Amino acid sequence: MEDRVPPVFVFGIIADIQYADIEDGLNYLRTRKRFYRNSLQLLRNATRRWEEQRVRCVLQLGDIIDGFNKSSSASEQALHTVIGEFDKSLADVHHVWGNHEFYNFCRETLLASPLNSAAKAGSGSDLLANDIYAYEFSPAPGFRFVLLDAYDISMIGRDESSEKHKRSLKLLQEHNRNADLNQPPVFDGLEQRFVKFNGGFGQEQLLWLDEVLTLADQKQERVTVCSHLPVHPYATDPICLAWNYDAMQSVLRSHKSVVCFMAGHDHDGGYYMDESGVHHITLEGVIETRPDSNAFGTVYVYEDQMVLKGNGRISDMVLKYP
Ligand SMILES: Nc1ncnc2c1ncn2[C@@H]1O[C@H](COP(=O)(O)OP(=O)(O)O)[C@@H](O)[C@H]1O
Repeated sequence: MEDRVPPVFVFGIIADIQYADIEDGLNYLRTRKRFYRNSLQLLRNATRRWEEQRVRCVLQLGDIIDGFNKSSSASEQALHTVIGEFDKSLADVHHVWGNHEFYNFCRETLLASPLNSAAKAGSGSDLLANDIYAYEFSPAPGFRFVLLDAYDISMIGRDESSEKHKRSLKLLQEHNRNADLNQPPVFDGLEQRFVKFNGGFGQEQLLWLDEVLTLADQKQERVTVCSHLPVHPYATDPICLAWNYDAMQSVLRSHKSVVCFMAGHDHDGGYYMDESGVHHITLEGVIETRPDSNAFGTVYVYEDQMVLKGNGRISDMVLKYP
């Protein structure tokens, strides 16, 4: 990196911290260990490094605290603890919402909490709508970030009486015959994405994104889009894919400004460069990272490419623009 011109700006990325003040445990399938307390130490390692690297902002890709906090009435305390850790850094942190946000809090509470980071996006950047947590901003001239709400259409985080909840239940039941809708349909393939802990993007959000990207195309900007759920089947296990990933793909593919899509949710991580040259990065989750390792990244943004410097489980990557 030293032999290049200085980057235009630098930002940090991290996903699935899932902090809880509880003993280590296992994932649902009992195939991966989860280090609930140590995730805070790994976050601390990240914020310290980002301070040294003078990152301009951080994208926190969702599931900041674990759903287990809810059962022990520790949600507020856990959130206070992780936000306190982020606050030690001068960088603005932009928070994406994942399923665990909704296990702990309702939408109204989240909107009034430090996890609503839209105000940090600067003047003129508001939420797309009162009940859709999506916003966009320019971190530096020529560059744009878009944060999406992948639980806009979902059963979690939407009131049972709401149209979006009813539509989600109907959609899930059409694709998933299990009594427990968290259990994926038995046969293999992309149908496995139809589980209750996933969600999708409503029409209003897709139209809004299309408008944001049209403007970005005109201004010849480089856009990084992010959501908790991955939207490319080759960048994730299908059980973690957004329900209407295909509709999202159509929007992304029709805009030349899009250079990268970043997501969390699949703790094993993933990467795929699609046929348009857009980089789909699914970040390895902090919660399933051994205490002697790390799971955060620093992205150096240049005029012709981004360079991801990974730490621990996250690999270095050169992300050429399409
Ligand atoms: N394969 C599965 N079959 C049935 N339920 C599952 C399965 N995987 C996860 N779940 C359940 O779905 C919910 C979400 O899973 P969770 O482990 O919280 O996901 P995350 O990876 O986001 O932490 C939990 O209630 C969990 O018990």
